[in-house]
Amino acid sequence: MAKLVFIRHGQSEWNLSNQFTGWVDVDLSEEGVKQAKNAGKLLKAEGIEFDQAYTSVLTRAIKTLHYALEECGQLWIPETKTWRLNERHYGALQGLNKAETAEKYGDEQVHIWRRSYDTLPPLLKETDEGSAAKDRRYSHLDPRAVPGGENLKVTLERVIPFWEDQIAPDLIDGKNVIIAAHGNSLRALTKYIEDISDDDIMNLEMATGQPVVYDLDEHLNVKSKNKLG
Ligand SMILES: O=C(O)[C@@H](CO)OP(=O)(O)O
Repeated sequence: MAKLVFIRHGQSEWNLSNQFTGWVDVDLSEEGVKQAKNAGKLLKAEGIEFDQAYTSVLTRAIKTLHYALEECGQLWIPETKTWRLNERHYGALQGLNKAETAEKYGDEQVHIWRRSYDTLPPLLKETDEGSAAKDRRYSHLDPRAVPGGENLKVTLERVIPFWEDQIAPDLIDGKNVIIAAHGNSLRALTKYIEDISDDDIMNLEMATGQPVVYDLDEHLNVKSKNKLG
């Protein structure tokens, strides 16, 4: 039986200022650093020995992983970073204040943009300022694979190949895995491993910096789920 831990990054500067973030590479806030360190303390108390870490190519998740692993004395474990664990791309909403956007377009529209499974946000064009197409960390990708905006469905469709190719084989080998990622990339993974419906996933939220510990059997069925702290 393998253990799988999800941690959404600690509070970011844009979580604090209530801005749509997506692929914008904002840092952790002071509170976010505290949350990440606290996650490490909670994991240490659980006594989990990790074999492999996975994270995105965004600073807030990478730093959360490192603060947490340092607190539990496991900063040395192998880690892999992938764009496939990035936050969902929020398109042209990135950078906008969520409350101001709700005043302009209405609460319902903003709720649909944030939580509907298959509604896309307004898209960014490749030539728009802030497009990820110009960012060196995505230069190895086919330009058509660099999104201009994603819903949860599209996010799931790019997270799951990585799960199947890399993470699932580790777990089947009995390795304990920690994934430090983002609210929506982790909601996508949660939907997949817990087989949550398209409607019910709208109500699932991930708290910043809170480790979620799964025990999985050899077929990767969930045997238990425990939110720490
Ligand atoms: O702005 C974002 O990128 C995400 C996570 O902070 O927000 P939401 O919870 O609205 O999907």
